[in-house]
Amino acid sequence: MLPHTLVSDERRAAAAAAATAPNGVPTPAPTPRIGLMLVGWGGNNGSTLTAALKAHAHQLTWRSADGVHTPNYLGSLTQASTVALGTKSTSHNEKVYVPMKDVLPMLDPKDLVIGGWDISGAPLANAMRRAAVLPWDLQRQVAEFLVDDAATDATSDGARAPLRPLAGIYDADYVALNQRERADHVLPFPGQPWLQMAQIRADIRGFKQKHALDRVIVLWTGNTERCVPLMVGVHDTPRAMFRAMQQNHAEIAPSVLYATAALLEDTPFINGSPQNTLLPGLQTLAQIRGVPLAGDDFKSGQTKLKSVLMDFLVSAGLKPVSLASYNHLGNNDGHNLSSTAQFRSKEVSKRGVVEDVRVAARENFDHAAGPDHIIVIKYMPAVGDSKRAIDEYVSDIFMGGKHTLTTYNVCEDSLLAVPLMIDLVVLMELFQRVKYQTVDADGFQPLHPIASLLSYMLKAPVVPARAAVVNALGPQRRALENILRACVGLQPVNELELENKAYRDF
Ligand SMILES: NC(=O)c1ccc[n+]([C@@H]2O[C@H](COP(=O)([O-])OP(=O)(O)OC[C@H]3O[C@@H](n4cnc5c(N)ncnc54)[C@H](O)[C@@H]3O)[C@@H](O)[C@H]2O)c1
Ligand SMILES: O=P([O-])([O-])O[C@@H]1[C@@H](O)[C@H](O)[C@@H](O)[C@H](O)[C@@H]1O
Repeated sequence: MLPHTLVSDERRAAAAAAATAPNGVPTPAPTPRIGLMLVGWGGNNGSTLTAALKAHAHQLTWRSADGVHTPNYLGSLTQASTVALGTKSTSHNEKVYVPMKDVLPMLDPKDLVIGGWDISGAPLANAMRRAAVLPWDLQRQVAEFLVDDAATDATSDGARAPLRPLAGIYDADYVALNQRERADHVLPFPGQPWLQMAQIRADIRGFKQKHALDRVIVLWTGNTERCVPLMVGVHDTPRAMFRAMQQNHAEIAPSVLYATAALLEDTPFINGSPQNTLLPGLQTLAQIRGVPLAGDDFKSGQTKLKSVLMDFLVSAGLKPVSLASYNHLGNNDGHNLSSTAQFRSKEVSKRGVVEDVRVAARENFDHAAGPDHIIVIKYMPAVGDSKRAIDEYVSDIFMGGKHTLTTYNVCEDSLLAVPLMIDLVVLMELFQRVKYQTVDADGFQPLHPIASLLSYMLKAPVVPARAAVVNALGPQRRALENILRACVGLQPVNELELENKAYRDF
């Protein structure tokens, strides 16, 4: 691996500005205005994200039974976790930690301009109430801020127009039939994907212009679609995809149309759901255009814990022989997943999370088998967004013994997913600005458009063709930390600390 230097655009611009600043003090570059367009904006995740960022922006406080609360970013790597930079020169060698968001210039989430699409026309305040995720005292206060600050068309009483999604692309063949009554706000041209994709492109341009944005990121938090069977001549190249769209081919999913529109508008696309949106043709298009993609499926709760526990068991030399993962939930996502085809998409991404440790322990597992692994998801309206996950891990241990580990994990689905959505957007925006140079190259170049650095937030990371998939949470986080450290000229974390292990006079 050739040594290379990683310099963020910000540092290079700051260095250039410092070199030319008259008094030596560089004038800070203007903060870019970044937009976030959510597909599925009116869903539990989309409405909760929007309301939470409004609560931050307006410094709202609210009461629950346990007292007064203020907004926080708990669960977000960038906003609520730290990075170890090194050790102090004190005799105790105390480590120095800084907030991850302070290692490099990163987007402040509350500055995001949020918009997007939904096949449900509910205004965001109604969608937030429908989601029933946030406490009522906060919902009551934030509702007045869920208005369109840039709208020119005030309502009849002069109030600002409510935030409302743009019409979405609805295809009953891709989501559960139980979503049909929700689809009251859909684009025309049903069955004409090329025209629908063109409209999404126009929506992105319009959103960017309306809010005077420098850049936009599109994030799919829509319902889980059925996966498509990959077809040569349809999904394998950009030209094949475009031809299939122009010929109204049935195996072009709505999510693929949003993703294609985003890439053609030079806008990164992130897939927060498990369906195989990031087709080979789409990945090729991303590389041709140099526009980043990331996916699939937010890793928020049950699977996140599994990606830790499997790494622990296998790296401890134990041999997991069975994993039973069950959960029930009562939100609309669960309702959609109660349909077989949509469940299958989710099952694939939840099952695949053990692949890296299975390969790592190949000599312990039979090549074919690996641990028995079952995934069960049930819809139970009564629990709403508060998913209940029950897991059992059975492993072979020393001298024919068995070890059984059982977890009961109440995952507040949206309150765990939204911080990850924030990280996906903040880091996608940052990595768009990071460039690197190898010793033999004559200039800096961008990172690979398939943004596998965002794997920590995703159950089924999509990675560049020659790269191996990493699912284990620890290595995923270290990769993130190390790229941030490299951008500020620090060596990768390797836990060696030879200086504390080599013999010397203390
Ligand atoms: N912890 C989590 O919440 C979590 C974790 C991993 C993945 N996910 C995935 O994130 C997605 C959203 O989760 P949620 O709980 O917010 O679900 P949700 O059902 O509350 O929201 C999905 C929204 O997408 C809209 N929609 C569906 N198809 C659309 C289309 N083609 N265009 C525009 N809008 C469309 C729906 O009307 C709905 O408002 C789901 O696919 C879910 O599987 C969620
Ligand atoms: O991330 P995680 O908790 O393993 O997975 C979750 C599933 O267990 C849940 O059934 C589904 O509704 C959520 O969208 C999420 O995908």
